[in-house]
Amino acid sequence: MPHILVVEDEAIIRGSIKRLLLKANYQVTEATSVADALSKGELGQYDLVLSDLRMPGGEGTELIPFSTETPVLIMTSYASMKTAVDALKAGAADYIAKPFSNQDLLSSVAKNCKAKPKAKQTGSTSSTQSPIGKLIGQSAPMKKLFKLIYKVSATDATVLVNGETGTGKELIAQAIHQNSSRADNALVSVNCAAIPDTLIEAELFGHEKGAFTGADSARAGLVSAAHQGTLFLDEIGELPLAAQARLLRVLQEGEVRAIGSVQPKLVDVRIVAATHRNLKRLVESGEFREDLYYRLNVIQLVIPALRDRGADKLEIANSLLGRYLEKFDRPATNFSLEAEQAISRYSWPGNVRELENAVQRGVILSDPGNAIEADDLGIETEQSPEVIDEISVNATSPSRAPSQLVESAEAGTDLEEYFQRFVLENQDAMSETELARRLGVSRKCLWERRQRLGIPRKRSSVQPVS
Ligand SMILES: Nc1ncnc2c1ncn2[C@@H]1O[C@H](COP(=O)(O)OP(=O)(O)OP(=O)(O)O)[C@@H](O)[C@H]1O
Repeated sequence: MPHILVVEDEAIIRGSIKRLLLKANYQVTEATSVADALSKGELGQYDLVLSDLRMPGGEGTELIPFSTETPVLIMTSYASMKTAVDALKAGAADYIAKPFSNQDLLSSVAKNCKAKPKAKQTGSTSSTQSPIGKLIGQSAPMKKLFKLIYKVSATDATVLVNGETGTGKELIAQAIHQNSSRADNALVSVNCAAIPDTLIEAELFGHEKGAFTGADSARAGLVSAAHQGTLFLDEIGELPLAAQARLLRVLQEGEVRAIGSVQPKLVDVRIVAATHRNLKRLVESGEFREDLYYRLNVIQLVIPALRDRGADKLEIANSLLGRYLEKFDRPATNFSLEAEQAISRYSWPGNVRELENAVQRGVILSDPGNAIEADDLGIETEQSPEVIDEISVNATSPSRAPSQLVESAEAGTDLEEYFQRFVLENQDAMSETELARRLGVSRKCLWERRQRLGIPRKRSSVQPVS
């Protein structure tokens, strides 16, 4: 049962909060002031500190330095933006303005309450989750990240999410949206690397009828679709320069101009952008607009690589195991000790996405009911992650024609060498879509491999904003 420390000097308010929380199955300890709260032992023992801001003897925010990993939710009667922002700046997880309804308080408490580790249940989906959507993580860097997510969610600030491929950038964007005041409106996600350069401007900003060949009718773009909601621009570093100029206008002026239109339209979107690349370096090499970089980089969230998340690796693996056992209708099982050790030791260059592929492969290759062995996961072997990925994809889709990449790997050709040679020899003559098709991979996969092998797409130099 989650344990909450309620710090409130007004006895009547404190009593009614206590009754409400007890009814909602929380355990409650009361304190009448900051000093009283600190006399009740370490604040880290609670799942949440719910404290009034203004109290005789000291402000509720003074508890924050003592709260270690426990979130502090501040109640304030002074509902000005300034006090709220000050509380958040001081490190509060969130604030709630008085007077609040019972429902407001309960949902705010539930949202901010620290997740308690549950008993380990292998082979089920009920693994410990953070209070943030589907993000699993109890490690110190993830807890720090969750705190930051709560803070930025309460604002409308543009966020730049930086993390290696497969670290969960999209889940972070979802968490920010779900915890924001825009949660009831759309979250529109766009992978800038997956849309051909020739289409991306029209997709994002819309077009007028007749703006280009094939534009038979006018169409609103994805930016407009995210009006009053959040626009998640994944792999922003891949956005062509012309589209960067239009995006800058959305950020600077809050308006969108469709292709072929002279009349801009006002839009209200919160932008969360993500990249696994160093945007600063792209600015230096002329591939990314400096002005756009500074507009996007208001708040930067850096997602730790999976290898730096300690015990989270096993926890996420167990959660994924539950998901895939259910998907493939397999009886409950768990990882063998060797498999657990392999998961903990492996460096996971492809992060959670690679772990997901390995677990999926393990479920498919293991005998139903038997423990999943390290060999089933395909880690700590000589195989490159690419080959493992292709095997798991093909194993789940037996009808899929084997790609040229898999064929060449089977024929003993070095996979990366083959890929690199093919791209270098054909990139001047072929579009990205054609290259990806000929290699038998998606555009996104082509792009990811380009990054890893150090053969990024060529770009032209920076253009002025139109
Ligand atoms: N902390 C986490 N807990 C549980 N699942 C996670 C976590 N992080 C990522 N995942 C899962 O890993 C997969 C990859 O996550 P996601 O697509 O968000 O990563 P990404 O960083 O956006 O990847 P890419 O760089 O390839 O676009 C998804 O299936 C996601 O659900």
